[in-house]
Amino acid sequence: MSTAGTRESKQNGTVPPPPPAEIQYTGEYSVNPLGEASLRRLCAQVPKVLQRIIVMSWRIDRRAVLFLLACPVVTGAAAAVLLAATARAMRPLFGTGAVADRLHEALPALVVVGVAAAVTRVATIVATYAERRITPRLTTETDTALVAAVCRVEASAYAVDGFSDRQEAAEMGVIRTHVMVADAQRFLSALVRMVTAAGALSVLNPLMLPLLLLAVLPAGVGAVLTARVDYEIHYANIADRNVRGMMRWWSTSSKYGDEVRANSMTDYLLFWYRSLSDRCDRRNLAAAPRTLRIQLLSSFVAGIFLVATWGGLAWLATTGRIALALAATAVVAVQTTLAALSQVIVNGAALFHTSLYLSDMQAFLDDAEARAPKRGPLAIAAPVEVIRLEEAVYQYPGKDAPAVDSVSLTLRRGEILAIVGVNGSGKSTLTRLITGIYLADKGRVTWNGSDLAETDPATVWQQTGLVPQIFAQWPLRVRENVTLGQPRTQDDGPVWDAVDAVGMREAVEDLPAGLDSLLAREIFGGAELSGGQWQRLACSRVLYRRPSLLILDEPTSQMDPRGEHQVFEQIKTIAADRITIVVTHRLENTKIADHIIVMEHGQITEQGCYDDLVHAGGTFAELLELSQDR
Ligand SMILES: Nc1ncnc2c1ncn2[C@@H]1O[C@H](COP(=O)(O)OP(=O)(O)OP(=O)(O)O)[C@@H](O)[C@H]1O
Repeated sequence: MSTAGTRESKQNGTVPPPPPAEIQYTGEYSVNPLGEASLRRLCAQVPKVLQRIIVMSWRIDRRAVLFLLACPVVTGAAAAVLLAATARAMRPLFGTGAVADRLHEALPALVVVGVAAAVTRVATIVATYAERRITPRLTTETDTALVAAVCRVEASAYAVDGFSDRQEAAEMGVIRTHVMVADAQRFLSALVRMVTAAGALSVLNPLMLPLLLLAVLPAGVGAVLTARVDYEIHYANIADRNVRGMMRWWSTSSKYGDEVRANSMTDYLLFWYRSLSDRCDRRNLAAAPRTLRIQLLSSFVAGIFLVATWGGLAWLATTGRIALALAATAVVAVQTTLAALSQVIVNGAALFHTSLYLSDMQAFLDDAEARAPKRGPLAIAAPVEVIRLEEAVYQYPGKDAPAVDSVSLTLRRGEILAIVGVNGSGKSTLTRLITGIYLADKGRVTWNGSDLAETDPATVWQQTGLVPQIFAQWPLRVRENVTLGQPRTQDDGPVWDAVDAVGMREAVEDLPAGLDSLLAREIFGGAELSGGQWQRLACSRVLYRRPSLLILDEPTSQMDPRGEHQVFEQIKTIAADRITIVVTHRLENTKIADHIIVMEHGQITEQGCYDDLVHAGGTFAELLELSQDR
């Protein structure tokens, strides 16, 4: 695609598109955790991951775990009985006399062989049943833990470089939970079977076991090395996969379908998507010769030892060192041990592989836990009479200058504050400091005298209502879109009041199921609203909350004048009971404010009431004049 795209561009005389930027990590996330680990240390992870899987599963379903642990023991015992009975059956079968007599003599042992085989089968089925009882719930638990961890971190964590990529890496741990219990169960069963069969084999001839171990060990080393290469590639691809995942959603979401089509972005987006996939493929392909070499070499060494094992057995039998019947039993024991050993190796490698992804998941969960709010025990109760900012400073990670720089401000109940200023002057960041979404790096923000740095944020956010600049269009029913985040009542009265307050009654009544209409056209039977209607609904949500602090960041940017007028009338009507903050570029709207602050480079450069600022000849007057100059 990339070469075809370039060729096409040359023919059209257009500039070929640049490829997506390659992301190079620096800092704490740049080190591949595998890079410094030795092979022995990696192999030692298998018992640890087994223990972890058992502990995780134990919390989900204790009975199923007991079944899972008991089944390998039963399988092992059955394997021992099977081998012993096989040895007993071989003696008459390879003896002398009529075939019927020999069969008759071997029959009891053969019946035991059959029963042991049946018991093995039943134990395997029960183990699979137990695994199926655990796996879905374990996946749900880990998946939910991951989502909860991301939702609960301090919002400032989102701005930390690499945080989102670590989340993408952790997702693999969740995906791995689909197979890890099955892998663990197969590993344990194979381990017990292997020990039993190996025991039986060493009784028959002590030389056979070391030979057999040597025959399988190279495969084990090969499997672990291959898993290591796979993980290296997975690690190298994390950033590209993360970007690709995001691009996939943005490119295919119907929300941006118009923009993609009308700006003829499709080809370029596909080129981008394809380029990222190609880059991942190239890394995979570059690793293929390494895995080929590992597997060829390990199979070659394993083959030599296997030939030696069978040759040794043939030599023992032909030179009469062991009886033919014993040799036949040894064949069964070798086969059983070999199969069990191979299973131990394959599933051990899978567990090792799993341990790598689980470590990523655990590392992310630990990181998220460390980034969860730990602010202090103070609580905020309504009403909020006064909010104070004292020389508050906030700087985003990786930025050279603070987004909010030494801002001092006092807000009192009943007041409306308007925040204005050019793009990037720090208005939204200031609202995040006021609501405690971010904590000030320097200075402090207090609510009723309580420092937000020492206050449980949940008690703060119980008192806030925010219409952000970019608000979510929740794929939920109309009712939930209004009441989301609020204790539910069975009464639709307050919901309709909030809908009325933004002039949406007619539009909601026109929907196929009124308040029950699902607002997601992508879902069967779902309805869709216009941009302005969505914004009205976002406003109705905060009006429904009736919070102590109401913040509206460009709340009417998509509304018609009637809607805008209605929303501002509502704000005025309910303002007496709360602190209200309006962030806006439509300076006419600041007339409703008791106090206006003008921000530049994170600082308050002008403040006062509308009439004062209009005549002050400063930035406010200049911006107002520009907005009227058409
Ligand atoms: N999540 C973030 N991570 C890093 N920098 C950010 C982030 N959000 C904002 N900034 C930076 O902080 C500065 C202030 O941004 P902010 O969004 O507060 O401005 P604003 O005044 O609300 O702008 P606008 O009028 O465009 O909404 C800008 O330089 C911006 O690039």
